[in-house]
Amino acid sequence: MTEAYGIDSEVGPLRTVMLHRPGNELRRLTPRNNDKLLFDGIPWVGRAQDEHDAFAQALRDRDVEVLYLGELLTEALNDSGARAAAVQGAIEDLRLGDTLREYLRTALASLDPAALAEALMAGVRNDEVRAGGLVTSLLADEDFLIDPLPNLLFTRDSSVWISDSVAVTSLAMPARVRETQLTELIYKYHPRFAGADKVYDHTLEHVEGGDVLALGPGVLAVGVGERTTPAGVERLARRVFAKGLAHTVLAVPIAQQRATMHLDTVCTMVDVDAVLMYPNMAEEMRALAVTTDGEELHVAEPEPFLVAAAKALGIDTLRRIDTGLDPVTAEREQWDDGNNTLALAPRVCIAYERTVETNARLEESGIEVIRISGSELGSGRGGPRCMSCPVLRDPLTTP
Ligand SMILES: NC(=[NH2+])NCCC[C@H](N)C(=O)O
Repeated sequence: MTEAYGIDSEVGPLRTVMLHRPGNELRRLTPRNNDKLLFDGIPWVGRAQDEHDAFAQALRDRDVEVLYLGELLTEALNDSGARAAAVQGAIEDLRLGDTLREYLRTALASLDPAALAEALMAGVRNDEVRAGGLVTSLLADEDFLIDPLPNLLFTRDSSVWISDSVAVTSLAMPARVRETQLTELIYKYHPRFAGADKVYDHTLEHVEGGDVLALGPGVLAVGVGERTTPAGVERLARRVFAKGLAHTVLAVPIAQQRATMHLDTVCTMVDVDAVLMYPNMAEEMRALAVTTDGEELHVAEPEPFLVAAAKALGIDTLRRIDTGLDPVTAEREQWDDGNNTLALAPRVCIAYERTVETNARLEESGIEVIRISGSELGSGRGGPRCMSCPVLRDPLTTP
């Protein structure tokens, strides 16, 4: 790969990553809206920012270039086409009515790129604008005319690189749908990504990046459950096969629960041939290998995940790092994203410091663990992998 973007594995040396530094969108969370906005608590924003800065620094210390979604968005919004698309996307909500919609169209169009980006990310509250009219009067002051997007923090989900193409995903939860309007703008209008090929877009069947694992060159594992639908994995498989970006897609059914919303909450790779798996689910995980003859999709019978993955990768075994945790400790540490490590290279990963037992077992297995604190960041239920969208990794040399 010669471009400044491209991913062919979960563990190839990480060169460039997109993060989102949490901002004012987190200051919109209240005890009344946090469930709907998919947070399990109300984070202390200043501390969350400190923790996030330390995360970014840990990456830079290992020579990883850190891009910020908010900055890329602001830069993309220098383009007038991007601005028009951004405004239109933000005011489509049927709650607004015509008067308010037209008011917001004019108000947003008059903002400079940075202020527009801020409105798109942090949202707009009814009492922050003097729109007038019936809808304004009937809505409460604290109602949002444009909803805030606190889950932007989890850049993993709203886009994913598959080889040298980018998939803008299609998010399932109403609170997150608008995030992909923003990633779409970045990939369409930011000069850095001019010419990047697109393999998926936000109008298609639901696929979330947290479900997509690049197990190795040509092999994807895609979780199917709360977020990525069966039709989503089928559409993604068709698209990646048509572009020759992969030869096998493993569809991996996962339990439909909040704790296990994405495949990467229960399984991440830490070496070219090793995965860290949530022990309470590891035995039961199955995969259906999907391949193609160029015309039809072929779907194999379900097999144990590790068996199907090794076959697809053409290796003897995919090792599971056995953390040996008792079921209660395992459940607690999985909830705290202990299984959501971000690999910086084979056998080097970033993890939250609080998942003490899992991290210790990883180290005993020869994996270097760079610990970051995530007491506030974790309240959105996402760890280092969820909070990062790798843009460039060095290609893997065969193990
Ligand atoms: N890749 C991940 N596991 N992302 C976690 C996303 C968490 C986010 N609050 C949500 O519910 O959508």
